[in-house]
Amino acid sequence: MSGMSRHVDIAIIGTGTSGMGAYREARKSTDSIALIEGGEYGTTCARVGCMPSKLLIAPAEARHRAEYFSKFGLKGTVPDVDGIAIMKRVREERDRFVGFVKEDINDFDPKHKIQAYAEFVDDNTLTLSNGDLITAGRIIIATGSRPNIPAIFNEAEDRLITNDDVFSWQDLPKSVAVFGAGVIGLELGQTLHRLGVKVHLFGARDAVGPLSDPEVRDYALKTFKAEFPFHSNGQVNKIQRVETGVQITFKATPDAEEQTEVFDYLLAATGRRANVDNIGLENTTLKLSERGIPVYNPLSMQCSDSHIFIAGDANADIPLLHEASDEGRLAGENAGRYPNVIHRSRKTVLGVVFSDPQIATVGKSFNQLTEKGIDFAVGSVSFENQGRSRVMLVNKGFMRLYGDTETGALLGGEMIGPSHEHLAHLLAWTIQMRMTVEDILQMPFYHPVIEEGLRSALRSLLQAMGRGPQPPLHCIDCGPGA
Ligand SMILES: Cc1cc2nc3c(=O)[nH]c(=O)nc-3n(C[C@H](O)[C@H](O)[C@H](O)COP(=O)(O)OP(=O)(O)OC[C@H]3O[C@@H](n4cnc5c(N)ncnc54)[C@H](O)[C@@H]3O)c2cc1C
Ligand SMILES: NC(=O)c1ccc[n+]([C@@H]2O[C@H](COP(=O)([O-])OP(=O)(O)OC[C@H]3O[C@@H](n4cnc5c(N)ncnc54)[C@H](O)[C@@H]3O)[C@@H](O)[C@H]2O)c1
Repeated sequence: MSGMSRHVDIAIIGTGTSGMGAYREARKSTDSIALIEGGEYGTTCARVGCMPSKLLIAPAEARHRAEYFSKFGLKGTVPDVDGIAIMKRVREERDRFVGFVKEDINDFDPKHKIQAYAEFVDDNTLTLSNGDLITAGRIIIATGSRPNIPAIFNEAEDRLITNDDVFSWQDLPKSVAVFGAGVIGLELGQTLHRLGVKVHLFGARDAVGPLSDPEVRDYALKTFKAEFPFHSNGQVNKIQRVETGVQITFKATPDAEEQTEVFDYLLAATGRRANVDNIGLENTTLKLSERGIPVYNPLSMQCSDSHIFIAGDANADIPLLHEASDEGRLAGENAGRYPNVIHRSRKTVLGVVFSDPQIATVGKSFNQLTEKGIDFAVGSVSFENQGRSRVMLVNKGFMRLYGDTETGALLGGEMIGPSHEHLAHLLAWTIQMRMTVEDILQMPFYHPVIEEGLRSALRSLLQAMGRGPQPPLHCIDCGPGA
């Protein structure tokens, strides 16, 4: 197939969140751009990621709260689940979000947009699936990621699904075996369970979400296992497509009896793989890491000292929406400036899992600090007796914060608990401002609020760093139950 050949200043492969950010920045330096998209417009986040998953979680949480009504002394029954209505809202709202993205793309200059898959022929040349050839002075790889599917899952045949399938359902299924207790598996597994779907969550090596702190992980394992069948360290012996669905033969723990269960679907949530193995990188002179990702500088997004940049999930570094957006803009800016590439500081790392209780990680993780041999102190708090959390009957949680013994600075934290999407933001902001734990404790804390739990963890950290008094056990001047 021979097609047209065209030269541009900047070619961007992928029109997801990072590609769109890159485009907006690149546009400031040139009108000679090719913005290439092989799949559907609309972004992973809006189509099959962040937004539809949160849309499915919302009714599950609302219904779950109703299960607590009787504990408050409220009479009434837990509402029935109307799977068709729930999925209709998920699809409609998702389409609304996707519509906003498409409106943005509609406003992009038509002469810049190309719908085709791109592959490198050499460092400056891309071949397109429509037969055309693009040569470019600078190239941005913003190709995102796709679900990683272990070969054994193919035994589930047509009953193997991923997040790409879930949000197009017309109705909720009766049962789902969720594989992978990472972020996606936890969010979707717990949600489906709460919507009345029979769920078994199959994990590996007792991993749970992004947690690396063994104490927080143990708390999370205990909490989720108390709610639904979660085989965090089981052994799956066979996966088989049977007439009624997919049959899983497994041991719930290595010493348990083998058992079989049949599910409507097997949902693979076993990590994501960067879309860089299928874009002809072998035809370039780019240096690749052991994982096959081009070696790049996260402060500039530049691959080695080349004219090629990589942003978003494609670099497999911090595969989150706000990072994809920041990285895309930086890649676009630097592609425009090349060869005068500049560095920009990155934000404090912040991750939230929208499970219930929510899991959050901020700053340096327990593993990072331990592996680097950094001398750090740990403060902690349980939310089980935290005043406001108990009032609201959301008193499940455990937070561990890490501080620099030498400087007194807050370094990071791992946590599970109520309203932790908000507490994690406060922590990330203070870390980014390089505040010491003592400084943070000078900030106002209202009463009675869940933030008072955070204050207890900070006080415990201050003491662990040898920088403060023993935290008051029952801080009556903080208000009852603080
Ligand atoms: C179920 C789920 C839930 C999530 N929830 C959250 C959340 O709550 N919060 C959060 O921060 N993050 C969340 N994420 C992660 C977030 O969605 C991603 O980090 C983000 O969307 C990545 O953006 P991107 O631009 O790198 O990739 P994408 O948006 O996937 O864009 C990449 C684009 O490149 C195109 N492409 C690929 N290869 C080629 C090629 N060879 N030629 C041309 N085009 C190509 C693709 O078709 C795609 O459109 C979630 C992800 C999933 C899957
Ligand atoms: N709330 C959010 O911000 C959010 C939500 C969803 C996804 N995401 C992003 O998407 C990325 C991908 O999510 P994910 O959950 O697919 O990946 P993940 O890396 O978070 O988790 C994958 C899990 O699968 C397990 N696993 C691997 N092979 C397995 C097997 N054969 N059987 C059982 N378990 C197995 C791993 O041990 C790991 O715990 C996340 O890292 C995150 O960046 C973010």
